[in-house]
Amino acid sequence: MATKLHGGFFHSTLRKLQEQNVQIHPHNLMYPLFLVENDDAVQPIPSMPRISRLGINEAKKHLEPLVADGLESILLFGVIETLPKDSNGSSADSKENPVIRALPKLREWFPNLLIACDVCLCPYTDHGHCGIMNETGIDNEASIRRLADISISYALAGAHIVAPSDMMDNRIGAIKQALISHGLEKKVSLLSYAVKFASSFYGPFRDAAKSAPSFGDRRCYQLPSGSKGLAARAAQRDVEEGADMLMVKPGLPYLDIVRQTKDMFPNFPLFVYHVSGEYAMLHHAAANGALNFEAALKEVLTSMRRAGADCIITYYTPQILALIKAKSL
Ligand SMILES: NCc1[nH]cc(CCC(=O)O)c1CC(=O)O
Ligand SMILES: [Zn+2]
Ligand SMILES: [Zn+2]
Repeated sequence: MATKLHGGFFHSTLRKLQEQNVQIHPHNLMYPLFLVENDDAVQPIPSMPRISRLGINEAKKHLEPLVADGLESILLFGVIETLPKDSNGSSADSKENPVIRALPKLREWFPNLLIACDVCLCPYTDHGHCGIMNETGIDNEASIRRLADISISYALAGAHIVAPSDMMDNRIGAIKQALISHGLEKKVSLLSYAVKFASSFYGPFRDAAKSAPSFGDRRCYQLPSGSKGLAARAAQRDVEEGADMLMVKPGLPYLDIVRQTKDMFPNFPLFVYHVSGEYAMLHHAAANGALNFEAALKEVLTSMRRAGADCIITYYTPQILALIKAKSL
């Protein structure tokens, strides 16, 4: 008799009871936005169909209906076109940086919205790498000092969450210490891209953020895709250095790592980044009739929750909020 399972899930309510912690509520979603300098810009991103870089005025218009539909959190990326790129990534925290300028406005317009900022140097350095370089390569110490300064600037401008995606060693400790010494440790949460793999699925993003490295690649600081052990050590290290929340990135190809990280740190909120390449893959497969968009999207989200993710960072957030509103998720 113990092998007869169907008695447990023949009714939709019984089925829901079998799905522990896989439901999607608005607080399980974080929506990435690309902000540019020109306040009225709408710049479609060819490699990410239906996603545009936005100026702050357009971002407001874009977010209003989403917030009305229940959007609870966003992740901001700055993209610069006329501001200078240099070896120090000076534009990351200059007064004209689109994220720095947007933060006070977003806080005022959307007082309940949780606002995270990606912290990295690659959109702002002339070489497009995620750290400061010296003659021999990445200067780790100079990089983490700079990343801590940038984090403080975003925090002071109004970010609730700073999320360093650079992958330099010990940046979590440096940023946490900086937050504490500025008295910000109770006002700003530190979300570590703790387990970020070197991935071909970031291709469309580098286009969107104009952050592709001008030489070499990111394999000396992002994790090798087969490295389960390094993934565990990276998460452990970031927890010890003071991360408040953890992330695994990309999503679908790394769900085993999501599960591993959740099992290691069940008491830390875990984020998974459904990255640009995953976004594009689903879009193109559905657009070409290979699969049903809505069904496939739901299955992706369920798989991420089942693997242990508490929050999914996804460019599909508007479509998902619409599904929730229509009670079809
Ligand atoms: N540090 C930059 C950064 N921050 C987030 C992403 C990827 C996001 C996506 O692909 O959607 C990347 C790309 C990279 O590391 O090259
Ligand atoms: Zn970077
Ligand atoms: Zn980044």
